[in-house]
Amino acid sequence: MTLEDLFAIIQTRKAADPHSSWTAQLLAKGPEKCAEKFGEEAIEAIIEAVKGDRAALTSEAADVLYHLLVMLAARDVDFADVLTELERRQSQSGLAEKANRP
Ligand SMILES: N=c1c2ncn([C@@H]3O[C@H](COP(=O)(O)OP(=O)(O)OP(=O)(O)O)[C@@H](O)[C@H]3O)c2ncn1[C@@H]1O[C@H](COP(=O)(O)O)[C@@H](O)[C@H]1O
Repeated sequence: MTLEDLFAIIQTRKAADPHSSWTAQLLAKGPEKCAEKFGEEAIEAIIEAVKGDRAALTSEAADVLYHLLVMLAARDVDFADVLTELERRQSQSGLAEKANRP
């Protein structure tokens, strides 16, 4: 499954019954809660990265990606636009991008 597929599933959960879906339950709590959850998962991933536990980091990274997509959906940001932004950046190095920032 691609991240685009997962984002499409998450989008369908906006209209789903919260009793039937974890994603629907989380979205029903609002964008602030979704953002908080993303932050928690990111911190858990940071902890595993610092510890150097690769198996735990793999699992936490999956949680981070899922919760990033839920946060985007909660604020009606299309994941396709995020990918387009990444594509745009492919044409220049990170150092050049940083130098060109306003
Ligand atoms: N990838 C995920 C995914 N990753 C994590 N989670 C859920 O995210 C929740 C948060 O994990 P936590 O460890 O923080 O658990 P918690 O219950 O919030 O606990 P607290 O820390 O808040 O006490 C868990 O209930 C996980 O099951 C996910 N839930 C769903 N998906 C995907 O989303 C799709 C749609 O899911 P549903 O909407 O539930 O059908 C699924 O098919 C999956 O592909």
